[in-house]
Amino acid sequence: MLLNTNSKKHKVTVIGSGNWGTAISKIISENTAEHSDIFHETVEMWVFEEKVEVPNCGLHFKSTNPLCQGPQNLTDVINGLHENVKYLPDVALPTNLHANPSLEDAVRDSTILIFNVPHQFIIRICDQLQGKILPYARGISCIKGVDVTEEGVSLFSETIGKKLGIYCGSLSGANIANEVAKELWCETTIGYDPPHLDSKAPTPTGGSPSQSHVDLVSFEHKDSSGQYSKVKLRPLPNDYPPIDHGLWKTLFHRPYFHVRVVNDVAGVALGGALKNIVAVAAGFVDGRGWGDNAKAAVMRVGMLEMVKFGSQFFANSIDTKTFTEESAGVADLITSCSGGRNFRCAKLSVQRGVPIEEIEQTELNGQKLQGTTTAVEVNKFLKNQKVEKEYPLFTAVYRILHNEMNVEDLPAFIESKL
Ligand SMILES: NC(=O)C1=CN([C@@H]2O[C@H](COP(=O)(O)OP(=O)(O)OC[C@H]3O[C@@H](n4cnc5c(N)ncnc54)[C@H](O)[C@@H]3O)[C@@H](O)[C@H]2O)C=CC1
Ligand SMILES: O=C(CO)COP(=O)(O)O
Repeated sequence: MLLNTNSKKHKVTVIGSGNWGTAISKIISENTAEHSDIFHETVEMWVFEEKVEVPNCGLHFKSTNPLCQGPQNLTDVINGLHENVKYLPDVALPTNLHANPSLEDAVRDSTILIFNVPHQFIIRICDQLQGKILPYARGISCIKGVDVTEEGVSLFSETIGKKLGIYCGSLSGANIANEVAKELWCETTIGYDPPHLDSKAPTPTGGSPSQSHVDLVSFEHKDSSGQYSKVKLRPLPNDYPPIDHGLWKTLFHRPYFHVRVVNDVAGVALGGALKNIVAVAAGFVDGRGWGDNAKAAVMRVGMLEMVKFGSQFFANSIDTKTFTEESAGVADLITSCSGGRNFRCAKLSVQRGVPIEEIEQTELNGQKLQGTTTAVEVNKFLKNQKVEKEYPLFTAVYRILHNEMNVEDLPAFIESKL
């Protein structure tokens, strides 16, 4: 329990309102209400605005209510009904959660930014956020994916941090959103290892390094290449409660959502991204009718490739024990290969003999798969590095998705390469 002796409270914004974005917003809103000495009670949730019909509107309102008059803005529905009828139906949301269609307005004055959108949208969102956020804000990325560019591979926690000039950690775990939203017990992992003040850096003009109006201050930071480099960050003003492991636990931990906070930001972020490729493979073999033993084989090889990828490309920044010991690793792999969307859609695509994109369109009502795009992005990176053959399972998923290989060929393909 944190006791706040500081005069200012943190304002929290969640950027994203899909299946997981809404479930995380619910958790956070419950906690800001319980810890209103540390946080502003109202949580802003940025919503990518769209029109929706309220199902069974007459059960909630009189039929003359404007929300029952045809398609409505999703934000109006969430704020009026306290339910995200499209992405998290049948779950009551706290009344202190405010859906906001304006990105700029949603992040205004927020010291804490939670990024929770499908990974393909985050770069454009960061571009829109530049210059609009508090320069001393801190972030957590709940996004499961990797950022592959010409320069290489990086984690979205890093990309967000670099693009916005803030420090950003990561959250990931065995967290199927619909189960979490129903308050069924689970665990999660938060990775947060903020840069330390560079003791050799000159004290900036304008006062102590912890005042908000001072210049950027030099911090020492271990980046994903494992190098200690200097980053310039705006320090959090002294009058806010410090943003540390304890604060993240206060913001996220619930009786049904148990949080462990570790320093390994890269391990947490990478585990969440790579297990989605494995979940697609698990769906393929289950769809083929091979059952639980085949799925377990895919998980075993998948975990080996996750550990290898982490050791090979994030050698000095990652603790591969995160994959085997934390919810963000092995537990997420198991749940995702049992009932995640990537697993379910890959399975249906094999059973029905149609492309997985078609299943995504028809079965997910606007929700997005991350494993299919991550398989393509990781494959591009592995080809660039000339190590595709060292990752037979990741490669097989890519090839099956592109009709370059059949599911039948997967066992021999994996065996021959290991
Ligand atoms: N759903 C789950 O069970 C879990 C998801 N995650 C991760 O959380 C992240 C977010 O996933 P979800 O919240 O489930 O999203 P989702 O899969 O429900 O995606 C739909 C969201 O994308 C938004 N969207 C659609 N087009 C957009 C655009 N052009 N620009 C911006 N937003 C747009 C929609 O408005 C909606 O909010 C993903 O990386 C996912 O892997 C992590 C743990 C659990
Ligand atoms: O990440 C998840 C569970 O932890 C959800 O995975 P899916 O996106 O495959 O549903």
